Amino acid sequence: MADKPATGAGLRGQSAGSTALCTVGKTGSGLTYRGFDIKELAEKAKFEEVAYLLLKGKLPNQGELDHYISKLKSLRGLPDALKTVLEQIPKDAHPMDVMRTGTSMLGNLETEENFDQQQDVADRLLAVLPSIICYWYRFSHDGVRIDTETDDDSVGGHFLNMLRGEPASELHARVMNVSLILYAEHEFNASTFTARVCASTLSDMHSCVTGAIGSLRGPLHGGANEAAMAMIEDWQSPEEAESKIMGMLERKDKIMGFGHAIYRESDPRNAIIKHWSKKLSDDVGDKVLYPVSERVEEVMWREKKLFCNADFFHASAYHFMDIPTKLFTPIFVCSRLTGWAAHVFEQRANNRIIRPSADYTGPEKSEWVPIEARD
Ligand SMILES: CC(=O)SCCNC(=O)CCNC(=O)[C@H](O)C(C)(C)COP(=O)(O)OP(=O)(O)OC[C@H]1O[C@@H](n2cnc3c(N)ncnc32)[C@H](O)[C@@H]1OP(=O)(O)O
Ligand SMILES: O=C([O-])CC(=O)C(=O)O
Repeated sequence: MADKPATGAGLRGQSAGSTALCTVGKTGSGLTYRGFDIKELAEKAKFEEVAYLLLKGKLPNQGELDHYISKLKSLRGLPDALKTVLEQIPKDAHPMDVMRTGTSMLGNLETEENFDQQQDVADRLLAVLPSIICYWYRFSHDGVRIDTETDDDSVGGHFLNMLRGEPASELHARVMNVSLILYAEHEFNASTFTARVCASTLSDMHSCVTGAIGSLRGPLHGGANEAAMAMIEDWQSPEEAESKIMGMLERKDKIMGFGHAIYRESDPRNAIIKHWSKKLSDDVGDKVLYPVSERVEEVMWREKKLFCNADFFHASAYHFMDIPTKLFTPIFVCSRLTGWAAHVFEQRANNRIIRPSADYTGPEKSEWVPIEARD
């Protein structure tokens, strides 16, 4: 895989614009947000600090961070009309569809009238997306109408509190914080590019984010964390995992949570989330899922030189925190909103409508045949 040349398919290897937000794989495996290494951010930062960095262009000082956290906390409430819509969505709906509908509905209720409002609209979405998914989940699954205005300072703690009805442990809040930082931004990935294309038409923020959610939903992108969990959850031992993976490779199946469009040798987010998955595995006394995951990682590298991307060990980490699998990708949304919105700001600040060309492969000239004469 390391030697695979970039080809034009999927626009691979082609620059589609510039950004000051993020570098991906610039030194082979690195990831930086506005010049800060992901390892340092994951170790030292709060997710809200990273959100501030991405959305406002610099790290906040203590006063600015305190103010920002208070602002986000004050924006967690759901309008009644949005609650009504969420209550109509069936229990078996895909939560990413709920996120998409919730964002779209909010765009009807709190429309971005002009771009001067963009920072406030982004902050509102950052604050309210966890409320949207947890309100729907708890209503449709448990029949309760939760209060989405919890007192948790962190987005991650707030999410877990709404989901479980009690504050998260320190370990779980810490892992959520790290996870949200890891997922926050990733240059011109498919969902961010969707948001930028939409922004380039001078559309509103809710439309950009709604489109981006649709792109993130697919299993080749954000949906891979759920797909990885679905793959590994029934395997009872590393030996079983190895034989199942070998069979899948034989059949040329895609192994979810492996490979990357840009990184060639490793995804720097993997070592970080893997470390936390191990801690959670020890915390719950797991003897199966983590060893299974590690064996899959070993076999994929040995057989195909394919490495885990950010999604693979997120599956076990979220599972150890008892988060339902179908909520994995919505958590990604709650984080990536920061990257999407920051890219929308950037696109708007220096805009030209994104409209590439295509290589035509159809017939040169078609003859019109009246409808009665057609086969
Ligand atoms: C947060 C994120 O969105 S990270 C990505 C999450 N997505 C996944 O985990 C889904 C599984 N992975 C994949 O489908 C791919 O690796 C993608 C979509 C991430 C990248 O796709 P591409 O850029 O086309 O991959 P790339 O060009 O490196 O593929 C090289 C070869 O490895 C194969 N390959 C790549 N990933 C995988 C995989 N996960 N399982 C099996 N084979 C794979 C490709 O089929 C290709 O084979 P070929 O040369 O015979 O056609
Ligand atoms: O960059 C990509 O293509 C996918 C990815 O890892 C991300 O969006 O986090």
